[in-house]
Amino acid sequence: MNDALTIDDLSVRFLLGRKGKAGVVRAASEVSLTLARGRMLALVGESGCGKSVLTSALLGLLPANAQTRGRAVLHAPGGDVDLCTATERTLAQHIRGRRIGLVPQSAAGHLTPVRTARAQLAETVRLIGPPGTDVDDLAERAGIDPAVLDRYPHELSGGMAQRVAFALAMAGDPDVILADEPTTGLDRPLVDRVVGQLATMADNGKAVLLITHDLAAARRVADDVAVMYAGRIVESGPADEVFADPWHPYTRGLLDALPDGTFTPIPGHPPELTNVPDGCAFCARVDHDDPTCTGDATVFTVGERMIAGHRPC
Ligand SMILES: Nc1ncnc2c1ncn2[C@@H]1O[C@H](COP(=O)(O)OP(=O)(O)OP(=O)(O)O)[C@@H](O)[C@H]1O
Ligand code: NI
Repeated sequence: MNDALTIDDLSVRFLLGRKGKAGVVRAASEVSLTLARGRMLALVGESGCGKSVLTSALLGLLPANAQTRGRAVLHAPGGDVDLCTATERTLAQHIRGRRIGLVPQSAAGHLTPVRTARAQLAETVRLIGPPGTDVDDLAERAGIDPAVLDRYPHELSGGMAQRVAFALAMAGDPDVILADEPTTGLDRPLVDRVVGQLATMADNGKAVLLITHDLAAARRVADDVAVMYAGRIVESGPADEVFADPWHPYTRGLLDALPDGTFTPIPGHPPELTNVPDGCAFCARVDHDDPTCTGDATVFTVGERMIAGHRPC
């Protein structure tokens, strides 16, 4: 089977105040996604829609006020593991770094300031690397110049720090790579290089999740795309099909906002996740009569494509 991770009806909410008396943040609602080996899935959506919460849920890194429902099953050689119910011990000893690698949002911030890139890579390899992993070889595969390895994090450019973060994520040779906004703060050529590197990982058989609000980057490299709005996946499918013929008005709005679209931003703001409107959260924002809107979160699937809340058109 080629599927590496199956997220099934996953919901995450945060209880505010004691037992949620001060409110409930619906950060992710009934999210279903599949990550397949050899493919890159881009998860796109505006800031605050719940993208990072998903990666935290998959890695067992949610804070104590979080409640999770649903399943996220990692198909590992030793058997399936539900990441939502796995113990911290299992996650720490078998999953994080070894089966699922994380490329963090701010690479430089993730590195220990007082140790060289080489020292940090060597330690990670010693802890989680498969036997025989060679630090120089790992660095080379991540595109790191050997001279750079002996530098301290503050001596690294943003692009180099990002490569070190890639090497760290690959040290345990995980099947699944989660990249959470790995291009934030990088300039265009570097963005291209980073997403290109993730695409290469997918080509080499990894299952890659690229979380980004850079729709243009997602369009260039992703095999599959999922569009998230107010905690829900509103549309997903093969990237070329979705981008060529978006069904959901939110996906169309995101594409129109691009410089090579009509460059018109979507008016208004996404709802606060403590107060997601009943019915279609997107139509509540743009306040128009869309005949395809079902007024709820009904899911339609057609072949490999999925749309929620609106009928396929
Ligand atoms: N510990 C927490 N307690 C309460 N609310 C939280 C907590 N962590 C995150 N949230 C809320 O969950 C929602 C989703 O946050 P998340 O970081 O996943 O968004 P995002 O889509 O990744 O945004 P960005 O693109 O800005 O990273 C936000 O409204 C955020 O305020
Ligand atoms: Ni609608």
